Amino acid sequence: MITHKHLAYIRLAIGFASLILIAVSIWAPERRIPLASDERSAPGTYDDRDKVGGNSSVHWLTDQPKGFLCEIRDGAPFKACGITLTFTTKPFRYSRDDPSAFNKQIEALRYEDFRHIKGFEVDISYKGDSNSLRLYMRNAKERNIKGVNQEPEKFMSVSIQRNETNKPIFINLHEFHVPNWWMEAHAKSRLEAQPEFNNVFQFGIDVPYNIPNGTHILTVNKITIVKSWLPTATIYIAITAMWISVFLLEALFRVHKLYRDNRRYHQSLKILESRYHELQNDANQDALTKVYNRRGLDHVIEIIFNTQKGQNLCIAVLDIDHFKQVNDTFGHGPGDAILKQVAQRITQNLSDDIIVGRWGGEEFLLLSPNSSLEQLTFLAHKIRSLIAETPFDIPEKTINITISIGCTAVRNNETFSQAFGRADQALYSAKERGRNTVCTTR
Ligand SMILES: Nc1nc2c(ncn2[C@@H]2O[C@H](COP(=O)(O)OP(=O)(O)OP(=O)(O)O)[C@@H](O)[C@H]2O)c(=O)[nH]1
Repeated sequence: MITHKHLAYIRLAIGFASLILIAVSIWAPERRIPLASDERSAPGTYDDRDKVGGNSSVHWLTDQPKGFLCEIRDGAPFKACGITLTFTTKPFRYSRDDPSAFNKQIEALRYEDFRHIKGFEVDISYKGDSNSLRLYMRNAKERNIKGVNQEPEKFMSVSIQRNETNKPIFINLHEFHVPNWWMEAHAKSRLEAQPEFNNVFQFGIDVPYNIPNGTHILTVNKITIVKSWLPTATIYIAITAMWISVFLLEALFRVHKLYRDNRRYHQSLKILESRYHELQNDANQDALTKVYNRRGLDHVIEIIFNTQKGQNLCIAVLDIDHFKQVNDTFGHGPGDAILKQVAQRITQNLSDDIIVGRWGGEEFLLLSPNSSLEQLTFLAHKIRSLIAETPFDIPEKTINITISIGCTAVRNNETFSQAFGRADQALYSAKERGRNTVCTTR
């Protein structure tokens, strides 16, 4: 079971973990991966001879396609000379004797996602008259294994100055930009001027187009991709996810606690309610005979007389005969025992809908909301004989007890007092007739 203390520990642990992750994002060493780390990169050259009918030429310096020599000559409006590194899905075997191998061997392009890298460490040696060199990448709009893309590849370049050659320099990814000539050539709106690095399939180096005629010798000593061990975005997403989880856990914990407290509260409420009912029952129950006491009877009478208005409603008053004599002869204790047993014999013989209570002293009241006067009279006879025929137990002996009963039916719109008066009158008649008798009056 999670407690507040556990939550505090979890928060503390996540606080530490967040600090460690932030520290990692700031101070962790960078990862450096060579741009052409395996054979799945095809080196290629280009100049202005084929496409635009110029006279410039390019060729590799050695069998290792790292260094190349450009001869820029008049002939084409844009003099071009450079090399490309195209990412492929299959290993590429460079052959100096068969430069056309390039096109034959590239069956499918490989796309690199450079969005989360920091940039490139570039070390290029250069000899020539150009003040700058150009580095560029091509990014496909969509990955297409056949290498045919509907959308023009986005061209992104950065210029490095002559004094930045012959030594390693770092080029931040954000230094690459989409040049204006590409935007104009493809009639792109300004909304497409943002560089995209999700599907980079080619990296290239060349001399600028407006360069004067001459010889340029370039050697690519090293191009390294620089990236973090863990991308900063990932770290912050992880930290956010951890905190969201702990907040959710805490919310869950609080909801659960509320639910638990609420359940406990309801349980206590139920206990209180049942205790209240018990107390109420105690207040309405006669402590000796366990039937309704006068207070209880008053409540029931009020409810019945307010709802029923005398339809099929009958009442009977039962009174133990010569009870004073019982008390006087055997004492109050045995008297109480008899009162108790009389109440038991009465209740044992009643259906659930008949209400019985102790009206006072040795007198009981029956309220029958669902029977005719004949039915109640029949019942009264039964009770009378049950009491008269079986002696009652008191300490060390048994005695015979009788009761007298007066019955009546409640008339329409009659008050209880009026009906009771008649039943009492009937009881009086029963006593008059010698007791152990049932008298009925309408
Ligand atoms: N033991 C005991 N006696 C009670 C209790 N309540 C009333 N009594 C007694 O019941 C007796 C009632 O006597 P009376 O009203 O004279 O009537 P009775 O002697 O039964 O005579 P009839 O009703 O005319 O037959 C009195 O002696 C009361 O003290 C009680 O709770 N316990």
